[in-house]
Amino acid sequence: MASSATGLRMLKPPLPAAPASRFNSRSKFPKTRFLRVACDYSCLEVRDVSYQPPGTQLSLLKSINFSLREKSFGLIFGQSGSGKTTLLQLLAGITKPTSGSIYIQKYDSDGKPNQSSLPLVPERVGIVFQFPERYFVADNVLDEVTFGWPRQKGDYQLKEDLALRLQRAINWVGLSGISLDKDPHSLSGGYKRRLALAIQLVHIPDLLILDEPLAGLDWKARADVVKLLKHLKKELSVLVVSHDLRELASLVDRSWRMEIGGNLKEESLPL
Ligand SMILES: Nc1ncnc2c1ncn2[C@@H]1O[C@H](COP(=O)(O)OP(=O)(O)OP(=O)(O)O)[C@@H](O)[C@H]1O
Repeated sequence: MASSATGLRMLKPPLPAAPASRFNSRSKFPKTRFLRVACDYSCLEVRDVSYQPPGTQLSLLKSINFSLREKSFGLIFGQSGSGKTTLLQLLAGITKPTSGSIYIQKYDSDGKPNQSSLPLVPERVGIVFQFPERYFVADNVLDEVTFGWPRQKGDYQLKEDLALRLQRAINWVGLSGISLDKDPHSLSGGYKRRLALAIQLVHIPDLLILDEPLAGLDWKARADVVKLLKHLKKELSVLVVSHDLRELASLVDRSWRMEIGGNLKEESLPL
């Protein structure tokens, strides 16, 4: 689904809410970088997050609490309809929690918070929904990755920065052997997922979120994506919702079960 008026694009039909943006206000990203201060590690912290869709009495998520350390891999599993995707949409800023907070906290090596927490802003989150290739809009790889980027003349510094980020993202996901002129729809299943990841990685997110990253892929492409995620978790915090527990188990640092009714509990994988 695309909105040509805004240049924004949905990766999945969302819950009724503000539109998600692939680019968000990312044309501004040089101004929205966080100040990097010496610290030992940072964590995504989700505190007492609850969600009721506006105008309803439905309580989809109930006081969710969890944290995920940087450069680690978290997996949320649970029955269909329990609220996993709803939670991911809150983390990505597509919908707003009814209450609670989502932020990044930096810590010293002794585990003490070393500065005040920063809200997790949508510009710092990359999200790849289920079957992202269904929402490709361009007829070549370059336009697909740069969809929504500023097109006006001038600002060469920004363009150079974007070009460098593009190159890095393409290399990161192992797409450098693919021509940027190629039609994204003609790529194999695994390469389409790589492309969907590259689109998000251009912005070097603090948190990379994936909803069912292995769904609909053949065994070879699944193994490929698992390998790529293993590589990415060395650089980023990765949070995944999946039913494919066995294939992802070797990557998992922390896991949680979402129970019907929207309660999240830390639990090891039921393998
Ligand atoms: N805006 C809304 N209004 C009412 N109900 C909603 C709304 N959004 C989601 N729901 C309901 O909330 C529940 C949780 O949906 P969600 O998509 O988050 O589940 P899920 O755990 O991701 O499921 P699956 O594993 O099948 O993807 C579902 O029963 C869904 O129908």
